[in-house]
Amino acid sequence: MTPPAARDTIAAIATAPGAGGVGIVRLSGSRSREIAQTIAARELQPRHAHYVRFRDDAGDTIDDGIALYFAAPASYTGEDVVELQAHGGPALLEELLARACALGARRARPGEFSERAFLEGRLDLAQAEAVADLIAAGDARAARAARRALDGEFSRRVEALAADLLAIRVHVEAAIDFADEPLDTLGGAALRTRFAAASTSLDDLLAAAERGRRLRDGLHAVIVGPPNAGKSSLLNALAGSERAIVTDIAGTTRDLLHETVRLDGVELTLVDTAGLRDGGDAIEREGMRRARGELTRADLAIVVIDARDPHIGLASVADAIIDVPARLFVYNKIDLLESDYDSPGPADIGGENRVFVSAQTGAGLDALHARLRALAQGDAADAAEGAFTARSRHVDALLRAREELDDARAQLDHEMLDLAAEALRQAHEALGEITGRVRADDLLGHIFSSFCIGK
Ligand SMILES: Nc1nc2c(c(=O)[nH]1)N(C=O)[C@@H](CNc1ccc(C(=O)N[C@@H](CCC(=O)O)C(=O)O)cc1)CN2
Ligand SMILES: Nc1nc2c(ncn2[C@@H]2O[C@H](COP(=O)(O)OP(=O)(O)OP(=O)(O)O)[C@@H](O)[C@H]2O)c(=O)[nH]1
Ligand SMILES: [Mg+2]
Repeated sequence: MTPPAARDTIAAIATAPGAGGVGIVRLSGSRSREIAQTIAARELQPRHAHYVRFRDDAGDTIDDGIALYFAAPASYTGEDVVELQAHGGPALLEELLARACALGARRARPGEFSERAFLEGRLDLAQAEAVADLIAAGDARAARAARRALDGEFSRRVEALAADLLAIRVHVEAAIDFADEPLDTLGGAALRTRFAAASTSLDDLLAAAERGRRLRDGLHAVIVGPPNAGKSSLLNALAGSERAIVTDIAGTTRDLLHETVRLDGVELTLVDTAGLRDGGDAIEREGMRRARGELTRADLAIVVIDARDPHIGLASVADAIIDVPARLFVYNKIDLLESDYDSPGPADIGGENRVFVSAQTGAGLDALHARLRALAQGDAADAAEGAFTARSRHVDALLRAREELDDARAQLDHEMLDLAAEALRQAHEALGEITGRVRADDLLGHIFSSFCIGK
């Protein structure tokens, strides 16, 4: 960790680019106060809103505004921070920033204020990421969930689990010193109970983080089906614009086409894909390969089939969607049906999870909207349960912890304590990557303080 004194003073326009009512130039670092006092031509008291004139090097007024000084460590970054709150004009804010830099500040890199808050221990890594997620949140639900992550709800659960794993590691490391005795005489039963509890917590946390990842990124829905079923037509109908090329030639779509749509303030990503079938030319086969790859990341498969003969080409689709968590079957082209489409009889694919539409006439699209909204809001219930946002990075770390923990359990069953200890260490480290806080010396401290090794 870089000691605060070795860090330079950074400055940036903290408000959004473009014109606004008010714009803020923010400084952080040991020279912030001195630089701001030169610009404001007066002394600044901590946590006082001073009404001042911001002056250039000749003493001419750049703007009038509010100067706000936060003395370290009581600031967002934990360093000395000053805000120069001016009118929100891009040209004058740039001039104010240039003036701060002429007096010794440096332009901040993206995220550098939050990085300093992390380095100063005011936020952990997951919380710092939550700041970015809060700012980027596309709807109120995602914003609330990011806010909870920023308040440490995710981090606290990770750290509680890390503490459980630490206790288990301490126990196993201690037992290694008595390796000639069977584990059962060394508290093996208690160890297994602890293990089972930690394993359950990890599963719960993994499920919560996966929901959190979906909350952050929105529902990822992939449109699949046989060629010519009307997948691209459906994407266009849902997006409300002619995004994808539609023709009556089977095999029109080859590339993946992503489109973000909002349904009543809930964001979801739709992906159009190449129709799945056997054969096709090299380009079409590459398109199908991409479609299958995209399905591995899908939360929902929207399976588009021709309502006139829903079974056509379904075999190639069925195996591609096997691992997708949810499916919705869209019977398309109902405008071409002669009989009542609500009673498809033997062609009963999808059961409850089916809707009947015409991408061309728009019939049934309201019902499809409602189904998609309900699926996206399946997660909305989480909001009430205190859901938090998470990222793929966190889910990956938890999955690694899951693997290592399973491995450790298997090694323990074989009384291979060294291997179990190593797997536990890896699991513990994977968790530590999430918050960026867990350190090797924590473990040493715990071992020495709770056991009398060498006695
Ligand atoms: N004008 C302004 N508004 C802002 C920010 C900012 O930097 N400036 N923030 C930037 O992201 C967010 C608020 N984050 C902040 C976090 C901590 C402190 C702070 O001074 N903390 C001290 C004092 C706490 C207290 O008085 O209770 C501390 O924690 O010790 C300030 C802003 C949103 N609004
Ligand atoms: N009558 C009718 N025609 C439709 C409907 N939806 C799509 N079509 C037609 O069906 C043909 C294929 O539509 P696309 O949207 O390109 O189908 P696709 O599934 O994307 O096809 P590929 O990209 O080749 O896999 C086009 O001629 C569309 O105009 C519908 O609801 N009713
Ligand atoms: Mg298409």
